[in-house]
Amino acid sequence: MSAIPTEQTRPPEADARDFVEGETQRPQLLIAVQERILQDPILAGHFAGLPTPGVPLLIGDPFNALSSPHQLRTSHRLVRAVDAFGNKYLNQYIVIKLLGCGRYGKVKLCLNAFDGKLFAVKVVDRKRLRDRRFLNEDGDSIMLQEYVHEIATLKKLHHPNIVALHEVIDDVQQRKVYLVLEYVEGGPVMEDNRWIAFPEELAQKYFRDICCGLDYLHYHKVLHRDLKPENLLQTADGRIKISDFGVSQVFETTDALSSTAGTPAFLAPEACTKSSFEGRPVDVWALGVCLYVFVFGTLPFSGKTIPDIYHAIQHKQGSAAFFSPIHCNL
Ligand SMILES: Nc1ncnc2c1ncn2[C@@H]1O[C@H](COP(=O)(O)OP(=O)(O)OP(=O)(O)O)[C@@H](O)[C@H]1O
Repeated sequence: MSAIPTEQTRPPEADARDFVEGETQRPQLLIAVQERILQDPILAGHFAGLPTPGVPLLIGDPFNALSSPHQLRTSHRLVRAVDAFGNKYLNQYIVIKLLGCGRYGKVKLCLNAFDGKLFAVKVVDRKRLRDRRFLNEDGDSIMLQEYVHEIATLKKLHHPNIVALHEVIDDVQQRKVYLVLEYVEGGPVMEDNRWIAFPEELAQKYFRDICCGLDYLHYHKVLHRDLKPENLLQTADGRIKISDFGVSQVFETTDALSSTAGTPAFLAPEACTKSSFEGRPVDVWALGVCLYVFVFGTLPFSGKTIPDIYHAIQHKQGSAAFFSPIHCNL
């Protein structure tokens, strides 16, 4: 069982420091992991045991699917492994715990054995993608290619208010796509159905962060299409990062859309009725709904059913909170 990349398997652009010659490679990688775990007792609590240099892996060998930690790349090889302590590996990523579940799959907290850094790995189920979004008369493979194209675009986005995508592992055999994302420690700024109004200064600070992130996205011709508090993650130092690009869309010359996506209560009036509408204003409307939720802790337009919500968005003036006095800076 050789874990050392050969000239054929080694990515040409990889940094030579990523590969240590001879049988010392895996122990050196694991030392980084051990150091990281030892520094963080909370993290250590989630491990089945400490990965130890020299302890053999029981199933498979994740380091056979080496990829450089400094590259943005799409790999087509996923190796699952379990070490002697029961720690699970997805390539070089050690699974620590489940962070949450979304419509398209699970998000897991993982530790990169290369550098001891934490990542959120989103496991996207191709079948769910096809069922929910991509099933059309043209056939799913074309649509999935488009999805991969979108991911490739997202990999190029680098902004402090956007969750960074580090790597994509497209596991065709298991019909799963793994998105290795920057880990944002604070999680969603507001949990689903647990909205409490923020002090106005904080709402203002968060709103500014989201505006910066959205402006950057639109400048790079990316529509988010699902802005809502659950998709806004909070860093340890209180900044906001836009996440969840599951229904995002890249546009070329025009941002015209002909189908709705996202969450009904955050939709703009034109998206509720018209068969064609512009994408950027719809994102900006959702941004306004987020600000409303931050300030008042409730939705401006709601209803028991989706048609009720659409009716409220188009015909109502918003809840009474609209008439509450708010600070002029908002
Ligand atoms: N980069 C990240 N850092 C930290 N936690 C994350 C990250 N991405 C997602 N999560 C956590 O995982 C949960 C699920 O995320 P995901 O984006 O899959 O779904 P969602 O936003 O809840 O819903 P959906 O994709 O269905 O709209 C989130 O609520 C969040 O707690």
